[in-house]
Amino acid sequence: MFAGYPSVDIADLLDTYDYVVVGGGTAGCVLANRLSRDVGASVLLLERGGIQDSWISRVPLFSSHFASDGSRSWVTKSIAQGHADNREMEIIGGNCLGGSSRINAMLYTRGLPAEFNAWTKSGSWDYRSMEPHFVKSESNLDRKLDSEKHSGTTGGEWVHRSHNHLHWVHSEHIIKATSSMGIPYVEDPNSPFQPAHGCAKLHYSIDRRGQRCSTFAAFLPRQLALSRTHRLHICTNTLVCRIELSGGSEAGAVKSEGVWVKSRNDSTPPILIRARREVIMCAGPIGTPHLLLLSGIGPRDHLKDHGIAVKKDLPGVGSHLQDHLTVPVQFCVPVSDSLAKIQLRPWIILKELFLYLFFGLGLLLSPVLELSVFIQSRLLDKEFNVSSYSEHDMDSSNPENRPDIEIMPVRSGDITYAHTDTVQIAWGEVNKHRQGGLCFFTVMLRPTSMGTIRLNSNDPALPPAIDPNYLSTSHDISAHRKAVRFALRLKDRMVAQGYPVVTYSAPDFDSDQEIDAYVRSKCQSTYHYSSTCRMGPEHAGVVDEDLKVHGVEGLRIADSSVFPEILSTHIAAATVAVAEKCSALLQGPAAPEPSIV
Ligand SMILES: Cc1cc2nc3c(=O)[nH]c(=O)nc-3n(C[C@H](O)[C@H](O)[C@H](O)COP(=O)(O)OP(=O)(O)OC[C@H]3O[C@@H](n4cnc5c(N)ncnc54)[C@H](O)[C@@H]3O)c2cc1C
Repeated sequence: MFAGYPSVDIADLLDTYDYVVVGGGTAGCVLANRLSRDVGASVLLLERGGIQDSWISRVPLFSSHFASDGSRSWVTKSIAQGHADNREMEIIGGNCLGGSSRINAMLYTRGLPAEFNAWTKSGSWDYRSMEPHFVKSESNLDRKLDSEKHSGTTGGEWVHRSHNHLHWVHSEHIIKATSSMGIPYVEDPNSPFQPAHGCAKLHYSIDRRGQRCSTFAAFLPRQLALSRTHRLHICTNTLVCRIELSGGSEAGAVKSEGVWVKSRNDSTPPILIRARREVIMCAGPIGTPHLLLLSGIGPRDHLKDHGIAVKKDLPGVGSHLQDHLTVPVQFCVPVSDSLAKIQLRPWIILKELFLYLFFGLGLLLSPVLELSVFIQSRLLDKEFNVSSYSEHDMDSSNPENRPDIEIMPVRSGDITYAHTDTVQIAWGEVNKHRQGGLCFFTVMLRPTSMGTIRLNSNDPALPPAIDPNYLSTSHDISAHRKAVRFALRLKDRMVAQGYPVVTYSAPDFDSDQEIDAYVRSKCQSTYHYSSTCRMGPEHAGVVDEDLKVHGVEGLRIADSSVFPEILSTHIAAATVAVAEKCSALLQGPAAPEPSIV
Protein backbone atom coordinates (compact mmCIF):
# COMPACT_ATOMS: atom_id res chain seq x y z
CA MET A 1 0.00 0.00 0.00
CA PHE A 2 1.14 3.61 -0.69
CA ALA A 3 2.57 5.12 2.50
CA GLY A 4 2.69 8.89 2.97
CA TYR A 5 5.69 10.81 4.22
CA PRO A 6 6.58 9.43 7.66
CA SER A 7 6.19 12.46 9.93
CA VAL A 8 5.81 11.63 13.64
CA ASP A 9 3.18 13.45 15.69
CA ILE A 10 4.49 15.41 18.68
CA ALA A 11 2.34 13.25 21.00
CA ASP A 12 4.16 10.12 19.77
CA LEU A 13 7.72 11.35 20.33
CA LEU A 14 10.05 9.41 22.63
CA ASP A 15 11.26 11.08 25.86
CA THR A 16 14.90 10.87 24.79
CA TYR A 17 16.90 10.62 21.55
CA ASP A 18 20.64 10.37 21.05
CA TYR A 19 20.65 13.44 18.80
CA VAL A 20 18.08 16.20 18.55
CA VAL A 21 18.43 18.32 15.39
CA VAL A 22 16.64 21.68 15.69
CA GLY A 23 15.40 23.01 12.34
CA GLY A 24 14.76 20.77 9.33
CA GLY A 25 16.09 23.27 6.80
CA THR A 26 19.01 23.22 4.38
CA ALA A 27 21.53 22.01 6.96
CA GLY A 28 19.08 20.11 9.20
CA CYS A 29 18.10 17.62 6.46
CA VAL A 30 21.77 16.80 5.82
CA LEU A 31 22.44 16.18 9.51
CA ALA A 32 19.31 14.03 9.92
CA ASN A 33 20.41 11.86 7.01
CA ARG A 34 24.03 11.49 8.10
CA LEU A 35 23.41 10.88 11.81
CA SER A 36 20.68 8.30 11.14
CA ARG A 37 23.03 6.25 8.97
CA ASP A 38 24.34 4.92 12.26
CA VAL A 39 22.00 2.05 13.02
CA GLY A 40 22.80 2.37 16.72
CA ALA A 41 21.72 6.02 17.04
CA SER A 42 18.27 7.53 17.51
CA VAL A 43 17.73 10.91 15.84
CA LEU A 44 14.93 13.46 16.11
CA LEU A 45 14.54 16.22 13.49
CA LEU A 46 12.26 19.10 14.56
CA GLU A 47 10.87 21.56 12.01
CA ARG A 48 8.43 24.42 12.62
CA GLY A 49 7.00 24.27 9.07
CA GLY A 50 5.27 21.43 7.25
CA ILE A 51 6.36 18.96 4.57
CA GLN A 52 4.62 20.99 1.84
CA ASP A 53 5.55 18.65 -0.98
CA SER A 54 3.67 18.95 -4.27
CA TRP A 55 4.55 18.74 -7.96
CA ILE A 56 4.43 22.54 -8.29
CA SER A 57 6.81 22.91 -5.35
CA ARG A 58 9.37 20.88 -7.31
CA VAL A 59 9.12 22.67 -10.68
CA PRO A 60 12.09 25.05 -10.73
CA LEU A 61 10.28 28.06 -12.25
CA PHE A 62 7.29 27.89 -9.89
CA SER A 63 8.99 26.88 -6.67
CA SER A 64 11.07 29.88 -5.63
CA HIS A 65 9.58 32.18 -3.02
CA PHE A 66 8.85 34.84 -5.62
CA ALA A 67 6.71 32.63 -7.81
CA SER A 68 5.06 30.49 -5.15
CA ASP A 69 2.08 30.94 -2.86
CA GLY A 70 4.30 31.65 0.16
CA SER A 71 3.26 28.47 2.01
CA ARG A 72 6.88 27.34 2.37
CA SER A 73 8.25 30.74 3.37
CA TRP A 74 8.72 32.65 6.59
CA VAL A 75 8.45 36.37 5.87
CA THR A 76 8.93 39.23 8.27
CA LYS A 77 10.32 42.77 8.34
CA SER A 78 13.61 44.11 9.65
CA ILE A 79 13.61 47.09 11.94
CA ALA A 80 13.68 50.40 10.03
CA GLN A 81 17.03 50.86 8.30
CA GLY A 82 18.35 54.34 9.08
CA HIS A 83 20.81 54.31 6.16
CA ALA A 84 18.24 53.05 3.65
CA ASP A 85 15.57 55.73 3.83
CA ASN A 86 14.21 54.25 7.06
CA ARG A 87 12.67 51.36 5.16
CA GLU A 88 11.76 48.12 6.91
CA MET A 89 13.33 45.47 4.69
CA GLU A 90 11.68 42.20 3.78
CA ILE A 91 13.36 39.25 5.51
CA ILE A 92 12.66 35.84 3.98
CA GLY A 93 13.59 32.31 4.98
CA GLY A 94 12.31 28.78 4.56
CA ASN A 95 9.48 27.42 6.70
CA CYS A 96 9.17 23.74 5.76
CA LEU A 97 11.28 20.59 5.51
CA GLY A 98 14.27 21.63 3.41
CA GLY A 99 14.01 25.23 4.68
CA SER A 100 15.43 27.90 2.41
CA SER A 101 16.63 25.27 -0.09
CA ARG A 102 12.91 24.80 -0.98
CA ILE A 103 12.38 28.45 -1.95
CA ASN A 104 15.75 29.77 -3.02
CA ALA A 105 16.96 30.46 -6.56
CA MET A 106 18.77 27.07 -6.58
CA LEU A 107 22.13 28.61 -7.48
CA TYR A 108 24.88 26.19 -6.58
CA THR A 109 28.11 28.11 -6.03
CA ARG A 110 30.86 26.75 -3.83
CA GLY A 111 32.86 29.97 -3.79
CA LEU A 112 36.57 30.36 -4.41
CA PRO A 113 39.12 28.45 -2.33
CA ALA A 114 40.05 31.96 -1.07
CA GLU A 115 36.74 32.14 0.82
CA PHE A 116 37.60 29.25 3.07
CA ASN A 117 41.29 30.13 3.28
CA ALA A 118 40.06 33.43 4.78
CA TRP A 119 38.28 31.42 7.49
CA THR A 120 41.66 30.05 8.68
CA LYS A 121 42.04 32.96 11.05
CA SER A 122 38.97 31.72 12.97
CA GLY A 123 40.16 28.13 13.32
CA SER A 124 41.69 25.37 11.31
CA TRP A 125 39.18 25.46 8.46
CA ASP A 126 40.52 26.19 5.02
CA TYR A 127 39.65 25.12 1.48
CA ARG A 128 41.69 21.92 1.63
CA SER A 129 39.84 20.76 4.72
CA MET A 130 36.44 21.83 3.34
CA GLU A 131 36.74 20.33 -0.14
CA PRO A 132 35.97 16.72 0.89
CA HIS A 133 32.77 17.94 2.56
CA PHE A 134 31.59 19.52 -0.69
CA VAL A 135 32.57 16.44 -2.66
CA LYS A 136 30.87 14.03 -0.26
CA SER A 137 27.29 15.05 -1.03
CA GLU A 138 27.42 16.58 -4.49
CA SER A 139 26.79 15.13 -7.90
CA ASN A 140 27.95 17.48 -10.60
CA LEU A 141 26.17 16.52 -13.82
CA ASP A 142 28.45 18.86 -15.82
CA ARG A 143 31.68 17.30 -14.68
CA LYS A 144 34.61 18.82 -16.49
CA LEU A 145 37.96 17.14 -16.90
CA ASP A 146 39.93 19.82 -15.09
CA SER A 147 37.75 19.67 -11.99
CA GLU A 148 37.18 15.91 -11.92
CA LYS A 149 39.23 15.30 -8.81
CA HIS A 150 37.65 18.21 -6.96
CA SER A 151 34.01 17.67 -7.71
CA GLY A 152 31.48 15.00 -6.75
CA THR A 153 30.58 12.69 -9.59
CA THR A 154 27.69 10.30 -9.34
CA GLY A 155 27.89 9.30 -5.69
CA GLY A 156 26.39 12.29 -3.91
CA GLU A 157 22.73 12.94 -3.27
CA TRP A 158 22.77 16.66 -3.97
CA VAL A 159 22.70 17.15 -7.72
CA HIS A 160 23.71 20.30 -9.54
CA ARG A 161 24.15 21.23 -13.17
CA SER A 162 24.15 24.16 -15.52
CA HIS A 163 21.48 24.85 -18.13
CA ASN A 164 23.94 23.62 -20.80
CA HIS A 165 23.23 26.12 -23.53
CA LEU A 166 22.41 29.79 -22.92
CA HIS A 167 18.71 30.61 -23.33
CA TRP A 168 18.85 34.34 -23.82
CA VAL A 169 20.38 36.48 -26.54
CA HIS A 170 21.44 39.11 -24.02
CA SER A 171 23.57 36.52 -22.16
CA GLU A 172 25.81 36.27 -25.22
CA HIS A 173 26.03 40.07 -25.23
CA ILE A 174 26.93 40.13 -21.54
CA ILE A 175 29.75 37.63 -22.11
CA LYS A 176 31.05 39.69 -25.03
CA ALA A 177 30.72 43.01 -23.20
CA THR A 178 32.39 41.83 -19.98
CA SER A 179 35.17 40.23 -21.95
CA SER A 180 35.78 43.55 -23.74
CA MET A 181 36.01 45.09 -20.26
CA GLY A 182 38.81 42.66 -19.30
CA ILE A 183 36.68 40.15 -17.39
CA PRO A 184 37.15 36.54 -18.56
CA TYR A 185 34.34 34.03 -19.21
CA VAL A 186 34.36 31.15 -16.71
CA GLU A 187 32.78 27.88 -17.81
CA ASP A 188 32.83 26.13 -14.42
CA PRO A 189 32.49 28.54 -11.50
CA ASN A 190 32.84 25.70 -8.99
CA SER A 191 36.29 24.64 -10.14
CA PRO A 192 39.01 25.55 -7.64
CA PHE A 193 41.17 26.50 -10.64
CA GLN A 194 38.95 29.27 -11.93
CA PRO A 195 40.38 32.81 -11.99
CA ALA A 196 39.54 35.06 -9.04
CA HIS A 197 36.99 36.99 -11.07
CA GLY A 198 34.96 36.41 -14.19
CA CYS A 199 31.63 36.19 -15.95
CA ALA A 200 30.51 32.73 -14.92
CA LYS A 201 27.92 30.29 -16.22
CA LEU A 202 25.99 29.25 -13.12
CA HIS A 203 25.00 25.87 -11.73
CA TYR A 204 21.62 25.02 -10.18
CA SER A 205 20.44 22.44 -7.68
CA ILE A 206 18.25 20.69 -10.24
CA ASP A 207 18.12 16.90 -10.47
CA ARG A 208 18.21 14.56 -13.45
CA ARG A 209 14.41 14.76 -13.85
CA GLY A 210 14.53 18.55 -14.03
CA GLN A 211 13.13 19.02 -10.51
CA ARG A 212 14.37 21.30 -7.72
CA CYS A 213 16.95 19.34 -5.75
CA SER A 214 16.32 20.81 -2.30
CA THR A 215 18.07 19.23 0.67
CA PHE A 216 14.68 17.75 1.56
CA ALA A 217 14.50 15.98 -1.81
CA ALA A 218 18.17 15.03 -1.79
CA PHE A 219 18.77 13.93 1.80
CA LEU A 220 15.35 13.00 3.19
CA PRO A 221 13.34 11.54 0.31
CA ARG A 222 10.29 9.53 1.32
CA GLN A 223 11.86 6.10 0.70
CA LEU A 224 14.86 6.90 2.87
CA ALA A 225 12.70 8.38 5.63
CA LEU A 226 10.44 5.30 5.54
CA SER A 227 13.39 2.92 5.72
CA ARG A 228 14.72 4.61 8.86
CA THR A 229 11.51 5.22 10.85
CA HIS A 230 12.76 3.07 13.74
CA ARG A 231 15.76 5.36 14.32
CA LEU A 232 14.87 8.69 12.63
CA HIS A 233 11.80 10.62 13.78
CA ILE A 234 10.85 13.64 11.66
CA CYS A 235 8.46 15.94 13.48
CA THR A 236 7.03 18.85 11.48
CA ASN A 237 4.75 21.78 12.38
CA THR A 238 6.56 21.83 15.70
CA LEU A 239 8.13 24.90 17.22
CA VAL A 240 11.23 24.57 19.35
CA CYS A 241 10.74 27.11 22.16
CA ARG A 242 14.08 26.92 23.96
CA ILE A 243 17.00 24.69 24.86
CA GLU A 244 16.91 23.08 28.30
CA LEU A 245 20.21 23.89 30.02
CA SER A 246 21.46 22.59 33.36
CA GLY A 247 24.10 24.37 35.44
CA GLY A 248 25.05 27.87 34.51
CA SER A 249 26.65 30.99 36.00
CA GLU A 250 26.81 30.08 39.72
CA ALA A 251 25.68 26.46 39.35
CA GLY A 252 28.76 25.22 37.47
CA ALA A 253 29.26 23.98 33.91
CA VAL A 254 26.39 24.54 31.50
CA LYS A 255 25.04 21.48 29.74
CA SER A 256 22.38 21.14 27.11
CA GLU A 257 19.85 18.51 28.21
CA GLY A 258 17.28 18.74 25.42
CA VAL A 259 14.69 21.10 23.98
CA TRP A 260 11.18 22.35 24.81
CA VAL A 261 8.80 21.88 21.88
CA LYS A 262 5.19 22.68 21.12
CA SER A 263 2.81 21.93 18.30
CA ARG A 264 1.97 24.79 15.95
CA ASN A 265 -1.48 23.32 15.39
CA ASP A 266 -2.85 23.61 18.93
CA SER A 267 -2.21 25.39 22.20
CA THR A 268 -1.01 22.48 24.34
CA PRO A 269 1.91 23.52 26.57
CA PRO A 270 5.51 22.77 25.54
CA ILE A 271 7.04 19.41 26.40
CA LEU A 272 10.68 18.56 27.08
CA ILE A 273 12.47 16.14 24.75
CA ARG A 274 15.86 15.07 26.03
CA ALA A 275 19.08 14.52 24.08
CA ARG A 276 21.34 11.73 25.31
CA ARG A 277 24.34 12.89 23.28
CA GLU A 278 23.86 16.32 21.68
CA VAL A 279 21.49 18.99 20.52
CA ILE A 280 22.49 20.31 17.08
CA MET A 281 21.14 23.70 16.09
CA CYS A 282 20.17 24.09 12.42
CA ALA A 283 17.43 26.70 12.81
CA GLY A 284 19.20 29.03 10.39
CA PRO A 285 20.90 32.41 10.73
CA ILE A 286 17.88 33.99 12.43
CA GLY A 287 16.27 31.02 14.22
CA THR A 288 19.48 29.72 15.82
CA PRO A 289 20.57 32.93 17.62
CA HIS A 290 16.90 33.59 18.50
CA LEU A 291 16.68 30.23 20.31
CA LEU A 292 20.05 30.67 22.04
CA LEU A 293 18.92 34.05 23.40
CA LEU A 294 15.58 32.62 24.59
CA SER A 295 17.55 29.90 26.38
CA GLY A 296 19.87 32.25 28.28
CA ILE A 297 22.94 32.10 26.02
CA GLY A 298 23.91 35.54 24.75
CA PRO A 299 24.97 39.04 25.79
CA ARG A 300 24.37 39.28 29.57
CA ASP A 301 22.77 42.75 29.65
CA HIS A 302 20.40 42.02 26.80
CA LEU A 303 19.20 38.79 28.47
CA LYS A 304 18.73 40.60 31.79
CA ASP A 305 16.69 43.33 30.07
CA HIS A 306 14.30 40.58 29.01
CA GLY A 307 14.20 38.90 32.40
CA ILE A 308 15.96 35.77 31.09
CA ALA A 309 18.29 33.93 33.51
CA VAL A 310 21.84 34.15 32.10
CA LYS A 311 23.19 30.64 31.60
CA LYS A 312 26.19 31.68 29.53
CA ASP A 313 27.29 35.23 28.84
CA LEU A 314 28.26 35.02 25.14
CA PRO A 315 28.28 38.46 23.47
CA GLY A 316 28.68 37.02 19.95
CA VAL A 317 25.20 35.45 19.90
CA GLY A 318 23.08 37.35 17.37
CA SER A 319 25.89 39.82 16.72
CA HIS A 320 27.81 40.16 13.43
CA LEU A 321 24.79 39.62 11.17
CA GLN A 322 25.94 39.95 7.56
CA ASP A 323 24.00 39.87 4.31
CA HIS A 324 24.55 40.70 0.66
CA LEU A 325 22.64 43.84 -0.15
CA THR A 326 21.57 44.36 -3.73
CA VAL A 327 20.45 47.34 -5.79
CA PRO A 328 18.36 46.62 -8.90
CA VAL A 329 19.16 48.59 -12.06
CA GLN A 330 16.44 47.81 -14.58
CA PHE A 331 16.19 47.77 -18.34
CA CYS A 332 13.65 47.05 -21.05
CA VAL A 333 14.59 44.42 -23.61
CA PRO A 334 12.65 42.76 -26.44
CA VAL A 335 9.76 40.63 -25.20
CA SER A 336 11.19 37.59 -26.97
CA ASP A 337 14.35 37.87 -24.85
CA SER A 338 12.52 37.76 -21.54
CA LEU A 339 10.08 35.63 -19.58
CA ALA A 340 7.55 38.37 -20.30
CA LYS A 341 6.87 36.42 -23.48
CA ILE A 342 4.94 33.93 -21.34
CA GLN A 343 2.90 36.73 -19.77
CA LEU A 344 2.04 38.38 -23.04
CA ARG A 345 1.56 35.18 -25.01
CA PRO A 346 0.08 32.67 -22.53
CA TRP A 347 -0.09 29.89 -25.14
CA ILE A 348 3.72 29.68 -24.95
CA ILE A 349 3.30 28.06 -21.53
CA LEU A 350 1.67 25.04 -23.22
CA LYS A 351 4.71 24.56 -25.42
CA GLU A 352 6.98 24.97 -22.40
CA LEU A 353 4.95 22.49 -20.36
CA PHE A 354 5.28 19.96 -23.15
CA LEU A 355 9.05 20.54 -23.39
CA TYR A 356 9.44 20.21 -19.63
CA LEU A 357 7.25 17.17 -19.09
CA PHE A 358 8.54 15.15 -22.03
CA PHE A 359 12.15 16.28 -22.36
CA GLY A 360 13.02 18.03 -19.05
CA LEU A 361 13.88 21.17 -21.01
CA GLY A 362 12.80 24.77 -21.43
CA LEU A 363 11.74 27.77 -19.42
CA LEU A 364 10.23 25.75 -16.59
CA LEU A 365 13.81 24.97 -15.55
CA SER A 366 13.87 28.64 -14.53
CA PRO A 367 16.83 30.01 -16.43
CA VAL A 368 16.01 33.49 -15.05
CA LEU A 369 19.64 33.98 -14.13
CA GLU A 370 22.12 31.99 -16.18
CA LEU A 371 25.26 34.06 -15.71
CA SER A 372 26.79 36.16 -12.98
CA VAL A 373 29.67 38.58 -13.13
CA PHE A 374 32.07 38.50 -10.16
CA ILE A 375 34.43 41.48 -9.97
CA GLN A 376 37.33 42.65 -7.84
CA SER A 377 36.51 46.33 -7.93
CA ARG A 378 40.04 47.32 -6.93
CA LEU A 379 41.15 46.23 -10.41
CA LEU A 380 38.68 48.50 -12.27
CA ASP A 381 40.15 51.59 -13.91
CA LYS A 382 38.35 54.91 -14.44
CA GLU A 383 36.53 53.54 -17.49
CA PHE A 384 35.43 50.49 -15.47
CA ASN A 385 37.71 48.16 -17.41
CA VAL A 386 40.16 45.72 -15.92
CA SER A 387 43.03 46.97 -18.05
CA SER A 388 45.89 45.30 -16.22
CA TYR A 389 46.36 42.63 -13.62
CA SER A 390 49.08 40.29 -12.47
CA GLU A 391 49.05 36.52 -12.00
CA HIS A 392 48.84 37.22 -8.27
CA ASP A 393 45.53 39.12 -8.78
CA MET A 394 43.94 36.05 -10.40
CA ASP A 395 45.05 33.58 -7.72
CA SER A 396 41.70 32.22 -6.50
CA SER A 397 43.21 30.80 -3.32
CA ASN A 398 44.31 34.19 -1.99
CA PRO A 399 41.74 35.85 0.34
CA GLU A 400 42.85 39.29 -0.90
CA ASN A 401 41.41 38.41 -4.30
CA ARG A 402 37.86 37.62 -3.24
CA PRO A 403 35.43 39.49 -5.51
CA ASP A 404 33.53 42.33 -3.86
CA ILE A 405 30.88 43.02 -6.52
CA GLU A 406 28.50 40.66 -8.31
CA ILE A 407 26.19 41.62 -11.15
CA MET A 408 23.28 39.21 -11.49
CA PRO A 409 21.41 39.70 -14.78
CA VAL A 410 17.87 38.53 -13.99
CA ARG A 411 14.90 38.50 -16.33
CA SER A 412 12.59 40.77 -14.39
CA GLY A 413 9.28 42.14 -15.58
CA ASP A 414 8.12 38.61 -15.43
CA ILE A 415 6.38 36.23 -13.10
CA THR A 416 9.46 35.37 -11.08
CA TYR A 417 10.14 38.83 -9.73
CA ALA A 418 6.71 40.42 -9.83
CA HIS A 419 6.34 40.05 -6.06
CA THR A 420 9.38 41.91 -4.76
CA ASP A 421 9.18 45.33 -3.16
CA THR A 422 11.46 47.21 -5.48
CA VAL A 423 11.40 45.33 -8.76
CA GLN A 424 8.05 46.21 -10.13
CA ILE A 425 7.95 46.09 -13.89
CA ALA A 426 5.08 43.70 -13.25
CA TRP A 427 2.13 42.60 -15.38
CA GLY A 428 0.67 46.07 -15.95
CA GLU A 429 3.98 47.60 -17.02
CA VAL A 430 4.90 44.71 -19.27
CA ASN A 431 1.60 45.08 -21.08
CA LYS A 432 1.88 48.86 -21.28
CA HIS A 433 5.38 48.93 -22.69
CA ARG A 434 5.18 45.69 -24.66
CA GLN A 435 8.70 45.14 -23.42
CA GLY A 436 10.44 42.45 -21.44
CA GLY A 437 12.51 43.27 -18.39
CA LEU A 438 16.16 42.69 -17.63
CA CYS A 439 17.43 43.62 -14.21
CA PHE A 440 21.07 43.89 -13.21
CA PHE A 441 21.00 43.13 -9.50
CA THR A 442 24.21 44.80 -8.33
CA VAL A 443 25.35 42.97 -5.22
CA MET A 444 27.94 44.04 -2.67
CA LEU A 445 29.75 40.87 -1.69
CA ARG A 446 32.09 42.07 1.06
CA PRO A 447 29.99 44.26 3.35
CA THR A 448 31.62 45.86 6.37
CA SER A 449 28.26 46.77 7.94
CA MET A 450 27.21 44.33 10.63
CA GLY A 451 23.83 43.95 12.24
CA THR A 452 22.16 42.10 15.07
CA ILE A 453 19.43 39.64 16.00
CA ARG A 454 17.95 40.60 19.36
CA LEU A 455 14.86 39.64 21.33
CA ASN A 456 11.66 41.57 20.76
CA SER A 457 9.71 39.49 23.22
CA ASN A 458 10.12 36.24 25.15
CA ASP A 459 7.51 34.49 22.99
CA PRO A 460 9.35 32.02 20.67
CA ALA A 461 6.53 32.23 18.12
CA LEU A 462 7.18 35.93 17.50
CA PRO A 463 10.05 37.05 15.25
CA PRO A 464 13.09 38.57 16.91
CA ALA A 465 14.25 42.14 16.21
CA ILE A 466 16.33 41.87 13.04
CA ASP A 467 18.61 44.81 12.32
CA PRO A 468 20.91 44.16 9.33
CA ASN A 469 22.27 47.72 9.77
CA TYR A 470 22.67 47.98 5.99
CA LEU A 471 24.91 50.70 4.50
CA SER A 472 26.14 51.87 7.88
CA THR A 473 29.75 52.23 6.70
CA SER A 474 31.16 54.56 4.07
CA HIS A 475 32.90 51.53 2.52
CA ASP A 476 29.57 49.89 1.76
CA ILE A 477 27.94 52.89 0.14
CA SER A 478 30.98 53.56 -2.04
CA ALA A 479 31.18 49.89 -3.04
CA HIS A 480 27.54 50.06 -4.14
CA ARG A 481 28.19 53.26 -6.07
CA LYS A 482 30.91 51.45 -8.01
CA ALA A 483 28.65 48.47 -8.62
CA VAL A 484 25.84 50.64 -10.03
CA ARG A 485 28.28 52.51 -12.27
CA PHE A 486 29.72 49.23 -13.49
CA ALA A 487 26.21 47.97 -14.34
CA LEU A 488 25.49 51.09 -16.39
CA ARG A 489 28.82 50.81 -18.26
CA LEU A 490 28.05 47.18 -19.00
CA LYS A 491 24.68 48.18 -20.44
CA ASP A 492 26.42 50.88 -22.58
CA ARG A 493 28.76 48.21 -23.97
CA MET A 494 25.80 46.03 -24.87
CA VAL A 495 24.15 48.95 -26.68
CA ALA A 496 27.42 49.62 -28.54
CA GLN A 497 27.41 45.96 -29.61
CA GLY A 498 23.95 46.49 -31.13
CA TYR A 499 21.77 44.94 -28.42
CA PRO A 500 18.52 46.92 -27.97
CA VAL A 501 18.46 47.62 -24.23
CA VAL A 502 16.84 50.76 -22.78
CA THR A 503 17.14 51.99 -19.20
CA TYR A 504 13.95 51.66 -17.16
CA SER A 505 15.08 52.39 -13.59
CA ALA A 506 18.51 53.80 -12.74
CA PRO A 507 19.97 56.94 -11.13
CA ASP A 508 19.02 60.05 -13.20
CA PHE A 509 22.54 61.55 -13.14
CA ASP A 510 26.03 60.13 -12.79
CA SER A 511 26.84 62.06 -9.59
CA ASP A 512 27.86 60.40 -6.31
CA GLN A 513 24.95 62.08 -4.57
CA GLU A 514 22.37 60.87 -7.10
CA ILE A 515 23.69 57.31 -7.11
CA ASP A 516 23.84 57.16 -3.30
CA ALA A 517 20.22 58.34 -3.08
CA TYR A 518 19.22 55.65 -5.61
CA VAL A 519 21.12 52.99 -3.65
CA ARG A 520 19.50 53.95 -0.35
CA SER A 521 16.00 54.04 -1.82
CA LYS A 522 16.17 50.81 -3.88
CA CYS A 523 18.45 48.43 -1.99
CA GLN A 524 17.07 45.12 -0.80
CA SER A 525 18.28 41.86 0.70
CA THR A 526 19.50 38.88 -1.29
CA TYR A 527 18.53 36.75 1.76
CA HIS A 528 22.09 35.56 2.40
CA TYR A 529 22.04 36.18 6.16
CA SER A 530 25.02 34.69 7.95
CA SER A 531 27.53 34.84 10.81
CA THR A 532 25.06 35.43 13.66
CA CYS A 533 26.70 32.64 15.73
CA ARG A 534 30.05 32.75 14.05
CA MET A 535 33.00 30.48 14.54
CA GLY A 536 35.82 32.15 16.45
CA PRO A 537 37.39 32.57 19.87
CA GLU A 538 34.97 33.14 22.77
CA HIS A 539 35.38 36.92 22.97
CA ALA A 540 34.38 37.31 19.29
CA GLY A 541 32.56 34.14 18.32
CA VAL A 542 29.96 31.64 19.47
CA VAL A 543 31.30 28.24 18.35
CA ASP A 544 34.79 26.75 18.32
CA GLU A 545 36.28 25.03 15.31
CA ASP A 546 34.44 21.81 16.24
CA LEU A 547 31.18 23.81 16.04
CA LYS A 548 30.66 23.44 19.82
CA VAL A 549 29.06 26.41 21.56
CA HIS A 550 31.68 27.97 23.85
CA GLY A 551 31.17 26.97 27.46
CA VAL A 552 28.11 24.78 26.84
CA GLU A 553 28.40 21.00 26.80
CA GLY A 554 26.35 18.96 24.33
CA LEU A 555 25.39 21.84 22.04
CA ARG A 556 26.64 22.45 18.48
CA ILE A 557 25.59 24.70 15.64
CA ALA A 558 25.81 23.55 12.02
CA ASP A 559 24.04 26.07 9.78
CA SER A 560 24.86 29.30 7.96
CA SER A 561 25.01 31.20 11.24
CA VAL A 562 28.50 29.79 11.95
CA PHE A 563 30.27 31.31 8.93
CA PRO A 564 33.11 33.40 10.40
CA GLU A 565 32.30 35.96 7.70
CA ILE A 566 29.98 36.03 4.74
CA LEU A 567 31.23 34.40 1.52
CA SER A 568 31.62 36.37 -1.71
CA THR A 569 29.08 34.09 -3.33
CA HIS A 570 25.69 32.39 -2.86
CA ILE A 571 25.80 30.49 0.38
CA ALA A 572 23.66 27.33 0.26
CA ALA A 573 26.44 25.03 -1.02
CA ALA A 574 28.75 26.07 1.82
CA THR A 575 25.91 25.58 4.33
CA VAL A 576 25.60 21.96 3.24
CA ALA A 577 29.39 21.52 3.45
CA VAL A 578 29.32 22.88 7.03
CA ALA A 579 26.58 20.35 7.89
CA GLU A 580 28.65 17.56 6.33
CA LYS A 581 31.66 18.64 8.36
CA CYS A 582 29.55 18.65 11.54
CA SER A 583 28.34 15.11 10.90
CA ALA A 584 31.95 13.98 10.39
CA LEU A 585 32.93 15.67 13.66
CA LEU A 586 30.05 14.03 15.54
CA GLN A 587 30.61 10.57 14.17
CA GLY A 588 34.23 10.76 15.32
CA PRO A 589 37.51 9.53 13.88
CA ALA A 590 36.02 6.07 13.34
CA ALA A 591 33.50 7.41 10.81
CA PRO A 592 34.53 6.74 7.22
CA GLU A 593 36.28 9.83 5.84
CA PRO A 594 34.70 11.29 2.73
CA SER A 595 36.98 10.38 -0.11
CA ILE A 596 37.78 12.40 -3.20
CA VAL A 597 36.83 10.60 -6.37
C1 LIG B 1 14.44 33.65 -1.43
C2 LIG B 1 15.84 33.13 -1.23
C3 LIG B 1 16.65 32.92 -2.35
C4 LIG B 1 17.96 32.43 -2.17
N1 LIG B 1 18.68 32.05 -3.25
C5 LIG B 1 19.84 31.38 -3.08
C6 LIG B 1 20.50 30.74 -4.16
O1 LIG B 1 20.01 30.74 -5.30
N2 LIG B 1 21.69 30.11 -3.93
C7 LIG B 1 22.24 30.06 -2.69
O2 LIG B 1 23.34 29.50 -2.55
N3 LIG B 1 21.63 30.62 -1.62
C8 LIG B 1 20.42 31.23 -1.79
N4 LIG B 1 19.74 31.69 -0.70
C9 LIG B 1 20.36 31.54 0.62
C10 LIG B 1 20.39 30.08 1.11
O3 LIG B 1 19.28 29.36 0.60
C11 LIG B 1 20.38 30.06 2.64
O4 LIG B 1 21.43 30.87 3.10
C12 LIG B 1 20.60 28.67 3.21
O5 LIG B 1 19.73 27.76 2.59
C13 LIG B 1 20.36 28.70 4.72
O6 LIG B 1 20.43 27.39 5.23
P1 LIG B 1 20.23 27.14 6.79
O7 LIG B 1 20.25 25.68 7.00
O8 LIG B 1 21.23 27.97 7.53
O9 LIG B 1 18.80 27.76 7.14
P2 LIG B 1 17.36 27.36 6.55
O10 LIG B 1 17.48 26.57 5.32
O11 LIG B 1 16.57 28.61 6.49
O12 LIG B 1 16.77 26.39 7.65
C14 LIG B 1 16.34 26.79 8.93
C15 LIG B 1 15.14 25.92 9.29
O13 LIG B 1 14.89 26.02 10.68
C16 LIG B 1 13.49 26.10 10.89
N5 LIG B 1 13.30 26.79 12.17
C17 LIG B 1 13.65 28.05 12.50
N6 LIG B 1 13.32 28.31 13.77
C18 LIG B 1 12.76 27.18 14.27
C19 LIG B 1 12.22 26.83 15.53
N7 LIG B 1 12.17 27.68 16.56
N8 LIG B 1 11.70 25.59 15.69
C20 LIG B 1 11.71 24.67 14.66
N9 LIG B 1 12.22 24.96 13.44
C21 LIG B 1 12.74 26.20 13.26
C22 LIG B 1 12.98 26.88 9.69
O14 LIG B 1 11.60 26.67 9.45
C23 LIG B 1 13.87 26.35 8.56
O15 LIG B 1 13.29 25.24 7.91
C24 LIG B 1 18.46 32.20 -0.84
C25 LIG B 1 17.64 32.42 0.26
C26 LIG B 1 16.32 32.85 0.07
C27 LIG B 1 15.43 33.03 1.29
